[in-house]
Amino acid sequence: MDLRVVDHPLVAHKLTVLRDEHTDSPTFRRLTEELVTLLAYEATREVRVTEHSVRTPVGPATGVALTRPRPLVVPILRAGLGMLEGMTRLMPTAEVGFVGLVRDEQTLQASTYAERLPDDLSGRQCYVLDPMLATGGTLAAAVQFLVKRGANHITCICLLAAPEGLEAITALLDDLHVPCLLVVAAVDERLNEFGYIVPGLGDAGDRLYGVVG
Ligand SMILES: O=P(O)(O)OC[C@H]1O[C@H](OP(=O)(O)OP(=O)(O)O)[C@H](O)[C@@H]1O
Ligand SMILES: O=c1cc[nH]c(=O)[nH]1
Ligand SMILES: [Mg+2]
Repeated sequence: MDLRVVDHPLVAHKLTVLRDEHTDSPTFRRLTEELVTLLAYEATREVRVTEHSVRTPVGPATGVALTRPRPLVVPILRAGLGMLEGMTRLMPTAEVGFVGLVRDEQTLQASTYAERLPDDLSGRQCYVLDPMLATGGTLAAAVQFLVKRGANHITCICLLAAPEGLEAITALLDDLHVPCLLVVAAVDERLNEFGYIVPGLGDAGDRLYGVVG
């Protein structure tokens, strides 16, 4: 798995505000979208394009268009939904599929409660969105859904990752022999005894959707 940590002062600045426990939900949602747009710029460097010609008011020009089949964006519900707008702003013609996963906060095991993906993903570029890569169980389950449907080009975008989660997802992808790019704003120190990223930003889903703050 390739890891790309986006090193940019605007990313670092927005992430700092996001981490701040005093940041309220509306601000948290807006900053998440902005951050995803910046990360998506890096994450889509390898998006496939095909030569495409247009006429400008002055004459013919050769450019590019996104190749078909269109890229698929998959936010992992619930918190990944907060990243969807920021991603589709950059790639409005992408198709969107959904996976709903929730982590049991005692066992830290992820379980699936929703799944709506195209049947055949062979040849599709897939972009998975989840703000937090903690133990890696959730992202691993989502990636496995995609691989089962034939996906062989997967890019994951997370705001924060823990070293433990990176290790777990790298091991899974090595087993599956599927190339994958992971784009993050930062890799934090570790997980705490409750499976939360330290220093992290707390519970991303709760902070996005108003349970706290
Ligand atoms: O790497 P892991 O240890 O699996 O943890 C990360 C997952 O935990 C959070 O979701 P949560 O289960 O809280 O669901 P939510 O998005 O509905 O808040 C987060 O958004 C990730 O999906
Ligand atoms: O730090 C963490 C870990 C899992 N889920 C979150 O929302 N935050
Ligand atoms: Mg949550």
